[in-house]
Amino acid sequence: MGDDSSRKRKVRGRKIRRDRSTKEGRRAKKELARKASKAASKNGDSPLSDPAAVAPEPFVETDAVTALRDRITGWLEADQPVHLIGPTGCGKTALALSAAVTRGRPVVWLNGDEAVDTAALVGDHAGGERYKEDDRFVSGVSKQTEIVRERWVDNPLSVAVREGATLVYNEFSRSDPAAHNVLLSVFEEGVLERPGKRGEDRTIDVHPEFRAILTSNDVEYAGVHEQQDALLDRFVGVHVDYYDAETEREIVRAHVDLEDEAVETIVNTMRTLRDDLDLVVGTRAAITAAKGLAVFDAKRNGKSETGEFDDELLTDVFMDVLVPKIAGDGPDDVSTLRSRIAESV
Ligand SMILES: Nc1ncnc2c1ncn2[C@@H]1O[C@H](COP(=O)(O)OP(=O)(O)OP(=O)(O)O)[C@@H](O)[C@H]1O
Repeated sequence: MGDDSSRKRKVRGRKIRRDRSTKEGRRAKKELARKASKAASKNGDSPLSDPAAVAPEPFVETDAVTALRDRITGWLEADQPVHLIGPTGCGKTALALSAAVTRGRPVVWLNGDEAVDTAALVGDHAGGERYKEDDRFVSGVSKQTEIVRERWVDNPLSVAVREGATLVYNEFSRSDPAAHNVLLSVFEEGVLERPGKRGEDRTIDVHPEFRAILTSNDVEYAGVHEQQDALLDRFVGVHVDYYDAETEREIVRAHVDLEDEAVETIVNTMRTLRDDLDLVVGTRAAITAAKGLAVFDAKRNGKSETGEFDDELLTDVFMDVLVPKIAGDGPDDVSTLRSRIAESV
């Protein structure tokens, strides 16, 4: 991604919100919506979300961002599931959601982890429903029968394929590959098998509008669980790398209320650290550092949004942001990290 590609930019939503309370209010609302949808799926209610409810906010669109999103939506239009692969914190999730929203179909969100098995994807029996039937044979003589009916609850994949939703499966490589066997027939034959389900409706025909976007961290994709080749072959892989400097500045600016010069200092420092350190330093690190600096700098100088930061403050803040990445290493590594950050700053 070159710097040229970001010259024309537009920002979805408001670019910089100076009013912190509005911002916090919106964030709180979004968090509530997330929790609500999580709670809904736990209760066996629909995991379908309205695209507007999952739109990443704020979402910065530079030429670089738009080009990548167009690649994703283009492949989806060509009826290909897309696998986004890239380093931590480079913007895969934001891109995947934005592409899903662009399609305008309902969105189903899934997060990969060790606990995801076939039942978590497809559905399960959720205990029995008991009810009593009361037969009155003749007056004065009655027979009560207790009937237990099995209740099946569809999980996100079943709902998504039936309703023609866009499935966003985040960090899918964290789940056990065996759980993904059911995906093969979805992409190969257009049929989803529900292994635990009894009866004639054991399979679901995949809706023609069903599409899937999967994301993987590039290191984990190779290292955590090796997913089966037969499945990976069904996806096109779109490699996502860190954005160009201008796009990263726009992203940080959209998340934090700071002057342009301050944002530039933070993003430059972050990009230098990315080159200098053997650590994954994603755009998220710059956003976090900027949020911290906005507070600490205001406390130290009695005002925020200045363009220049004290070197020691900048070092302290980046140290706090990056030290969790070496957690577990010895104190020597911690002090080496500190001196390397100080040098880069
Ligand atoms: N186009 C964008 N506009 C606004 N913010 C963005 C954009 N792209 C990324 N971000 C922000 O950058 C941070 C990292 O992005 P995101 O979570 O999408 O990365 P990721 O690659 O999915 O990370 P991980 O691998 O850790 O899940 C988030 O705070 C996100 O809001």
